[in-house]
Amino acid sequence: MPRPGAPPLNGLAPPPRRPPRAGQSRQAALTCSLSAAGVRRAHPCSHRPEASGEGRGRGTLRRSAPRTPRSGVWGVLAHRLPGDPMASEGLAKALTAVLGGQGLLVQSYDSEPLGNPRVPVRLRKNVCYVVLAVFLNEQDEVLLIQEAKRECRGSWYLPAGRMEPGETIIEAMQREVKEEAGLHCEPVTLLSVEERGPAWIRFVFLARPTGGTLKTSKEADAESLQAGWFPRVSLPTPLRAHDVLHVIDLAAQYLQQARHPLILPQELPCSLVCQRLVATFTSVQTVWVLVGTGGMPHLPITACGFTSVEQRGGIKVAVLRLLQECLTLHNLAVETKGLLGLQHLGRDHMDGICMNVLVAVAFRNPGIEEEPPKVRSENYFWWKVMEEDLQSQLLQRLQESSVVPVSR
Ligand SMILES: C[C@@](O)(CCOP(=O)(O)OP(=O)(O)O)CC(=O)O
Repeated sequence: MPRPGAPPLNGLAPPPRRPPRAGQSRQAALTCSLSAAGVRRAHPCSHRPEASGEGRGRGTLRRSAPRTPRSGVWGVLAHRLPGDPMASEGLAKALTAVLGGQGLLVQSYDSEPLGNPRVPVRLRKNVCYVVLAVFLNEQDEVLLIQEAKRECRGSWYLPAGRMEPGETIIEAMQREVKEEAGLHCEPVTLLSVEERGPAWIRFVFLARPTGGTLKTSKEADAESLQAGWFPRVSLPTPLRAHDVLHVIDLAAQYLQQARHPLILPQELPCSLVCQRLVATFTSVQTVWVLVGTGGMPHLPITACGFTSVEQRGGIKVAVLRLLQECLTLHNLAVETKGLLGLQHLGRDHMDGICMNVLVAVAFRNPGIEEEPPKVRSENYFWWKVMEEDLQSQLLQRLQESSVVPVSR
């Protein structure tokens, strides 16, 4: 339930703790016009650090829709288009960084909710972020805390809690574990991200203790009554909620066989909840990646909206909105595989989050389509990844879904 008395920000009601489930997605068009001078886009994209690079390109900047540049319209970009080694090198660097779980500065958005002013997110005002930690010891026991809150007093749960303004995601997780279980800890990896639209996001970590002493019932306080280690196969009852069972299984599976590389939030500022897309098309061991043309060619970013439609539809609505702006989706299947990484700062009122998401675009009737679907917007093009190592990394991540799952 929304925190009593939390004032709505810009008409946005404070987010419920766990808003209702999904609904429809929404069509939204991005208007982006080229200036009369033809050399700079009206699009807010200015500098794109991720595509600034030098040296020989490692890919071809391929346009699957023939471009008919008007005279002078592409002045600045003309030298950045197909075959330009600098842009290709910059894209390869950006893709390498994102595949490695690193972050890239967010300085503008390729797609934004139509009609909605760009409202910076404010923790505990229009977004609620929750952290939750899973600890499994060598005896296959899981760390649980006994809740002290009136509404769930005496029930057992994983150490969890809502983030507070000014802290990073990892600091929040460490604070909640110390408050509720008495232990110092460090994160091992993100295990999953749960979302009910951009207003409620929960970060689930696999973590390990680094010190402190387990909280006993003698130390009961408002945060928790006590903490304890319990065999994973016979947990105490009652549980506060059964959603933790899946999360505990995820942790056990990860420790048996890591499904994805270790992925941890990167501390980079962002003012909105947004997603950087690694939107791919694969054909016969070849991979194309959708690229934005605003400024330097870059991995496109879509900003999440806070309308009830976007809340109900979940963060995938923003992904579909961007893709609808450049592709004809009715004959395409779009699958968000999961997270390659995420970035958030928390300090300096920068409460936004940028999730680097791996998306697979395919024809619904996979015939022998060797070429990516036609791009019907000059704001995007398909970049064919030629560099073998990068190509095999992408194919492996796609084929094995080697990403942090995002669930609703
Ligand atoms: C279970 C959760 O609500 C996590 C929040 O747990 P708490 O209710 O303990 O929150 P804090 O008071 O901030 O510690 C997850 C959810 O359903 O929102």
